[in-house]
Amino acid sequence: MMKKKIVLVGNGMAGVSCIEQLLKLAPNRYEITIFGSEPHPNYNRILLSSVLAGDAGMNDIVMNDWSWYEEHNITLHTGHTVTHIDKERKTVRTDMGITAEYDELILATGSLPFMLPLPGADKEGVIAFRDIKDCKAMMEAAKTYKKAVVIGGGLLGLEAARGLLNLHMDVSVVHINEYLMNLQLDRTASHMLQLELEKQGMKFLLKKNTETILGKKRVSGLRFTDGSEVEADLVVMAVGIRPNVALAKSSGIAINRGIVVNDYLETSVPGIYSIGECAEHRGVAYGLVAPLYEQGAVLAKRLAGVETAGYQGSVVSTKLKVSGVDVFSAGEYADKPETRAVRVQDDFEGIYKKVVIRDGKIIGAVLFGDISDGSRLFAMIRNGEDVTGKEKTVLLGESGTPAKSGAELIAAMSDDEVVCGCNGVSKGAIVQAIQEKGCSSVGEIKACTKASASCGGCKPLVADVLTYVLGAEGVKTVKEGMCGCTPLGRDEVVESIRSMRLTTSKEVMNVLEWSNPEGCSKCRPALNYYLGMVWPEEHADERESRFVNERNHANIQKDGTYSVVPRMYGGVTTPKDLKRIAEIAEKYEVPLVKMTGGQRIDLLGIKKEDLPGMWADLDMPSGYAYGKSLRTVKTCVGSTFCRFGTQDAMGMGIQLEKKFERLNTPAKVKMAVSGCPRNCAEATIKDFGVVAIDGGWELHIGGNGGTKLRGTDLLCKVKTEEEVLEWSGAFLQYYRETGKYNERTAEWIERIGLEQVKAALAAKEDRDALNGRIDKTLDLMKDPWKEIIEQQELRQTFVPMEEQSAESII
Ligand SMILES: Cc1cc2nc3c(=O)[nH]c(=O)nc-3n(C[C@H](O)[C@H](O)[C@H](O)COP(=O)(O)OP(=O)(O)OC[C@H]3O[C@@H](n4cnc5c(N)ncnc54)[C@H](O)[C@@H]3O)c2cc1C
Ligand SMILES: NC(=O)c1ccc[n+]([C@@H]2O[C@H](COP(=O)([O-])OP(=O)(O)OC[C@H]3O[C@@H](n4cnc5c(N)ncnc54)[C@H](O)[C@@H]3O)[C@@H](O)[C@H]2O)c1
Ligand code: SF4
Ligand code: FES
Repeated sequence: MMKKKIVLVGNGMAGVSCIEQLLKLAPNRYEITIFGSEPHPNYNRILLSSVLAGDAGMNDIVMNDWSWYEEHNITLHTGHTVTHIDKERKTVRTDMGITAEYDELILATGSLPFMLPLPGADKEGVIAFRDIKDCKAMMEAAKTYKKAVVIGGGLLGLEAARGLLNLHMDVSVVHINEYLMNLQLDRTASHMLQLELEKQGMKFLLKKNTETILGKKRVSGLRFTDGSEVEADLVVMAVGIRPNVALAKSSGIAINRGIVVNDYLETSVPGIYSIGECAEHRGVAYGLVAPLYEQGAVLAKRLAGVETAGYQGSVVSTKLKVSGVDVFSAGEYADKPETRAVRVQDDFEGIYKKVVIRDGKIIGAVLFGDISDGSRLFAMIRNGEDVTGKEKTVLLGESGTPAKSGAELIAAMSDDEVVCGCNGVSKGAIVQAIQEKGCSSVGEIKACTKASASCGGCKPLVADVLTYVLGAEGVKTVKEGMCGCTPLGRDEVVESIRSMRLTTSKEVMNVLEWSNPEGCSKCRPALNYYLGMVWPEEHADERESRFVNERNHANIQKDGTYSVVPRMYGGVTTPKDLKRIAEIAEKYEVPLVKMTGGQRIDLLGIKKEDLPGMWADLDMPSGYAYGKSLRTVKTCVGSTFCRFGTQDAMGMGIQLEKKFERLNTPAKVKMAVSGCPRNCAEATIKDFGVVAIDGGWELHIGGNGGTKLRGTDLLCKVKTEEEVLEWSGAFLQYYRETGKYNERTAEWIERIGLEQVKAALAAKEDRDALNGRIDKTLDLMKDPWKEIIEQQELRQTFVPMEEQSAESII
């Protein structure tokens, strides 16, 4: 029997997800042709924000690679825009002159970014943020230009602004409304969000209406209707989207704001369907993926001849993808005369929660700071659950304490509650994947159901479902592929490096069949670390794989200058060193000299080309303030001067710092030594803390004083300074050998458990073996500043900032 022909116009998330569903339901029913204007296979548009922010590489975001189309016998035409539909002959034609016949035609042409029709909007440097091309344009601009202005303080504008900050641009967000994300948040949450983003370095110009884009050929600034101006050499417009209806309109298909469709996604013309952002269903054109996937699923059923009740419309929820900020919004968030709300606000913790109730039903929610209730509340909104008489327990739980999360939350969820909003995956579907398909890791569930494959916001919840079904023991410890280039986890890769004696990243990528032969920004630095850890002698450090700070041995600052922190062992200095630092600060006109939290001196605002000269003049070792290595050993004065001190804290700290300086570790390591249990050096929030007690020392591990405060765990008590050195060496090497790249000791201990660390270090012979390996590595380490001063070719890489590429920064 001749197969029927389906043509999909639009190779984006909505269209391709519908085809995926269709292939599952009716694999052999259709001959499929796909046209896409962009020159890429289907990629995850959501993750462009992560690419811009440097959290993902372009290769990480491909959802269906070229081979997927081939495997499913799909004819794919990328770089082709369909310009004409002949409804009588049932054919489409592209701008490149290709014609294809169809029996069923799906229009999934998405949206176009709305570009404000302002005078000057056509100047160079004025762009949108919608596709790979825009993302690359921003990364390219950041190589040369410094001042970015984003117009629009919505989800897209704020994610663009965060990305541009990461590219070291000076970023201002211009917003027409008086508060940010006014379409998703109330004033309180918006205000908290603004404060948090300001802390991250974002600037805001609120209640500003742009009148003109200034500049000659290239943009130089914006003028507002109130007469004020702001300078800009890059302007990103993020003021909303418009359904892309041009093709439908010119083909005589009924349109309103979007392409009008009924509950079966049928347009006004028989045999032509529409899904995604271009479609308008019951008066709504959506701008988030969850509803588009729901539409795709309904249409796939329809085309496969599977019974469906049709698409009923969607309630949507959003989550801002800016690291360090947790914001969630769902349904109707605004207060109205007919609504009442339950609010919880904790200014100390920076938490705000609000649920909006109408006629006894939750119709909306806004969460800031703690969004763990998001999925539960969203499910209640979608299900129209009646909470009459128990309104307060919705946020506060039965006993007046906040509702529980984790496994308890999962137990309380019904099977059809959605866990992954982006992909419309329910708790029931995940449980089924675990029980029937044997999935036992988040990665496997992702491959099986797509849950967590898009924004990744639901990963913790997916992990909770897994633990709820299998128990902690049943969940695989090696869960995720290291990155999108390989399905192999960290442990498998390290094991292969050992057993196959792989000594370069290229070898690893070839032998272990990386999907992207060049690797990505996630795996390249990780591999370089693992190879150096396993083969300290054989592996030559791959400088180009390191992040910009480690390549330049200085911390890049938001204005593109660097900071220089010389080593100051145990926080102890001398008048001679201080004089030298002062002279150099004057010689190089250092804009800011500051004491760091780690008891040393930071020279800030240094031009890249001045770094080698300054290091030579300082003639002090690098303090590694930029590296994944030992940073500082903070000490108190201890028994040398303090009345309470029982041990020589400074001497102990200096010994530790001298021994472990320059060591490469999975993530940065901070240490501290206190001379008595008063613990003035705050050793119990460090990766390795030493606290003097009567007749010896307590050794503490796994502390962190940063964003996620974690007190240390007590490892053991020892008597002598030699034992402190022995245990610290063994501990550091065990962390080096088992930690994931970028994983601080606090996260590492949470992952592998204190008991495992204790067991690994308990036997003297094991500690000796670990110390043997760390000593071998330490013997090979050289001071990087000195190396650069001495080697002319390395010095030449210190070119002025303008000549650096943004690509090399991510
Ligand atoms: C930076 C960014 C971050 C986002 N983050 C989130 C998020 O966190 N959560 C969320 O839910 N949503 C997010 N979104 C929105 C989400 O990406 C979109 O809702 C989704 O991609 C829309 O899918 P679509 O298939 O309808 O349209 P698109 O993805 O736009 O796909 C349409 C495709 O059709 C092509 N096309 C158009 N006309 C033609 C033609 N005539 N011929 C051939 N091809 C054509 C287009 O070039 C495009 O490739 C984000 C969007 C952006 C830009
Ligand atoms: N995390 C996420 O879920 C996410 C991230 C990015 C994009 N998206 C989606 O992509 C689409 C585009 O996002 P968006 O933020 O551009 O759209 P949006 O419509 O959500 O927000 C646009 C914002 O721009 C403001 N604005 C309008 N005109 C303006 C002007 N002249 N000057 C300054 N500000 C002005 C509006 O007040 C609004 O807050 C949306 O559908 C959004 O949902 C979602
Ligand atoms: S920790 Fe003890 S020894 Fe050190 S400064 Fe404080 S009181 Fe003195
Ligand atoms: S909610 Fe975004 S991937 Fe699951």
